[in-house]
Amino acid sequence: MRTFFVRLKNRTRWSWQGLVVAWREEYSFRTWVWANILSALLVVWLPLGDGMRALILVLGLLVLVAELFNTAIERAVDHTSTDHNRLAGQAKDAASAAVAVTAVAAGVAWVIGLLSLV
Ligand SMILES: Nc1ncnc2c1ncn2[C@@H]1O[C@H](COP(=O)(O)OP(=O)(O)OP(=O)(O)O)[C@@H](O)[C@H]1O
Repeated sequence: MRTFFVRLKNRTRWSWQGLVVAWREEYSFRTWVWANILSALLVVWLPLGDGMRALILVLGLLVLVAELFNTAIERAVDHTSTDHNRLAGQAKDAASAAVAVTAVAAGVAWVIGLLSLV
């Protein structure tokens, strides 16, 4: 049981470190955090259903998750080599596309939510 809590404490610390680095060093991560805060405020303020609120909030958080993976992949690629390489570029492009796809999903949820109010 003690091991479980020690590991939990370590994982929490490492995850926090990851969040702090992404916040400090990734402009796009900070932008998405602010976009999420604005989105959450609007979601609470507008008369949307609970299901739609949950969908928009969860998809917004998924954009942050994708952005964290994007950061991880950028760091791993650059750690291996900063030389120009086709596969390195494709890895970064795919990570960037993951962020774009989740952002589109969040945008679609917002459009459907707003249409439901009309
Ligand atoms: N080592 C490389 N080899 C080939 N292409 C690369 C390499 N590094 C970056 N690129 C290309 O440049 C693009 C942007 O690279 P990178 O993600 O490192 O830039 P960035 O400005 O840090 O991006 P972000 O704004 O997401 O932090 C990549 O998606 C890829 O197309």
